Amino acid sequence: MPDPRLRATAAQHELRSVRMSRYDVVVIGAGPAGEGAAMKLVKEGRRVAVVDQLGEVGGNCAHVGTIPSKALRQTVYNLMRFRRDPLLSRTAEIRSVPLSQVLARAHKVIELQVGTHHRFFERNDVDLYYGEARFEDGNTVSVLTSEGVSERIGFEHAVIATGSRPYQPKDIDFTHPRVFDSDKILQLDYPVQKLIIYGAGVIGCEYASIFVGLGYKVDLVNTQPQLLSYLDDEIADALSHYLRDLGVLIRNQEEYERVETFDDHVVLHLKSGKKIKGDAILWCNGRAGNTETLGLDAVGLQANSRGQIAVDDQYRTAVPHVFAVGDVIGPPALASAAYDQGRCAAAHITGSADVPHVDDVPTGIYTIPEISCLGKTEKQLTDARVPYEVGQAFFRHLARAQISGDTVGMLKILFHRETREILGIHCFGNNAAEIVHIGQAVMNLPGNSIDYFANTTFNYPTMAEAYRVAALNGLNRLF
Ligand SMILES: Cc1cc2nc3c(=O)[nH]c(=O)nc-3n(C[C@H](O)[C@H](O)[C@H](O)COP(=O)(O)OP(=O)(O)OC[C@H]3O[C@@H](n4cnc5c(N)ncnc54)[C@H](O)[C@@H]3O)c2cc1C
Ligand SMILES: NC(=O)c1ccc[n+]([C@@H]2O[C@H](COP(=O)([O-])OP(=O)(O)OC[C@H]3O[C@@H](n4cnc5c(N)ncnc54)[C@H](O)[C@@H]3O)[C@@H](O)[C@H]2O)c1
Repeated sequence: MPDPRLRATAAQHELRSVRMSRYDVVVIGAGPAGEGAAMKLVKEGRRVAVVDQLGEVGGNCAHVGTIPSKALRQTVYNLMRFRRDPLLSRTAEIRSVPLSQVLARAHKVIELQVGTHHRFFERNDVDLYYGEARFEDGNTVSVLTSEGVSERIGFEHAVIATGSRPYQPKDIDFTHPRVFDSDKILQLDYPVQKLIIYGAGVIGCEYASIFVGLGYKVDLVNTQPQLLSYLDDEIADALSHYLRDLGVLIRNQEEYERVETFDDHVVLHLKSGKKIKGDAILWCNGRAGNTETLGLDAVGLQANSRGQIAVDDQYRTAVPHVFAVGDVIGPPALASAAYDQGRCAAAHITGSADVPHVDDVPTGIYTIPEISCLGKTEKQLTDARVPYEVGQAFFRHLARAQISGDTVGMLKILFHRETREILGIHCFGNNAAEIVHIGQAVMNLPGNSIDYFANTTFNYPTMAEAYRVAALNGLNRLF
């Protein structure tokens, strides 16, 4: 694969002969952020070009990030349920399913998702260009394919939605067949007994659940003193407990010194002096924005040391007609937020300004068990001296959870003991990422109050009943 920078330099010589097309807006990146921006722009009558170097739409989200990891997780979850069911496990003994088979299902989902999103662009007359986009000047982008520059696009506004990629420390050989990052892991094609996962952020924890569920031994190396410390303490503790229960060995507050690679194994050397041997290592410690090859200087912009671009509350960069959205601007770095950021930027480009800035994004972590949270944690409320009360519902007491067998989990509602306003919702257990949205809807109502859940009749049996149980539990604590 030629160095894209060399490709760009060679190609720029041919620019005079290349066709120039003009658009109101060029969107660079066809992931959720770029799609959100492009769809809002065309709906408001703008002529839009979208450029992506992957050769298809969907972004890293559909091809290597959210979608494959969630499809894999679902298969593993189904497998774990199947193993747990005494009726089924008597008729069939499934010890483990080869990763290639598990991945086949993920690839099918990717195909379906890409097809769906492609039709969105097609039906809305968005022009798609496949190749690497690079700014030539403040109003022109060139699209580079492996054959050289194929198009030049003139624009009034640009939206940078180029996403992110795994951060790779320079001293680790990611070309080695036993060293993976979260993009490359989808190509794992040999049997693994023991996997070392370095980095216990969301990606590390999710993949730890997936691989332990597939029957691998997993060592999860965390650089922090506890898992996902921004979560409510009770939820973070529950995650550690259940990951350990599944068989994950969590090693907190450790940092790598070096990774030694061999033909058939790897050894991770830690600064604490420990050595961990595994069949392979999955590195998931942080991400970097995709900006190096964009030619940002040509448009008057600069990225920070993590490749991220600074924006204001309209997603406008330091250059007023250029916007940036999605992972390339840094946290929260979620597909959910990226799409809405794209729509918000587009609304400021067209002047409709009818999409709010993206705040209060819920956390949805697809570990096993799943976690989802919104609003304040107990620690934040205590530190701010807010007089709050807690209402809890344990899944093991709910009829629906007993029927489905998903009895691990809880819902916790934090509410103001005087105003009864709901301040935080914290859930773990099956479907937590769905369950949290019931609370989110009520929190966003003008009359946000825990009384809604005590005084509203819910279907029975449902997991939503957890809200009623938690509300009554919390209200009973008031005096
Ligand atoms: C393993 C994993 C699991 C995840 N799970 C979740 C989850 O469950 N929920 C969630 O909300 N988020 C999740 N995320 C995060 C989510 O995938 C990202 O937040 C989301 O993809 C960001 O969207 P984006 O549009 O900003 O960028 P991307 O999806 O990264 O898309 C950017 C696109 O820009 C293109 N591009 C880059 N540079 C150029 C260039 N110079 N020219 C042309 N094209 C270019 C890329 O090819 C890519 O297609 C996960 C991420 C990972 C890695
Ligand atoms: N279910 C979900 O919502 C979901 C699932 C997977 C990933 N994601 C998103 O993907 C992102 C990446 O997750 P992660 O687990 O890899 O890491 P992370 O963002 O939790 O970071 C892990 C560690 O790496 C450091 N780091 C991050 N970027 C760095 C860089 N460029 N250089 C040096 N250090 C860096 C961080 O400071 C942190 O200490 C998260 O922001 C998350 O929002 C979300």
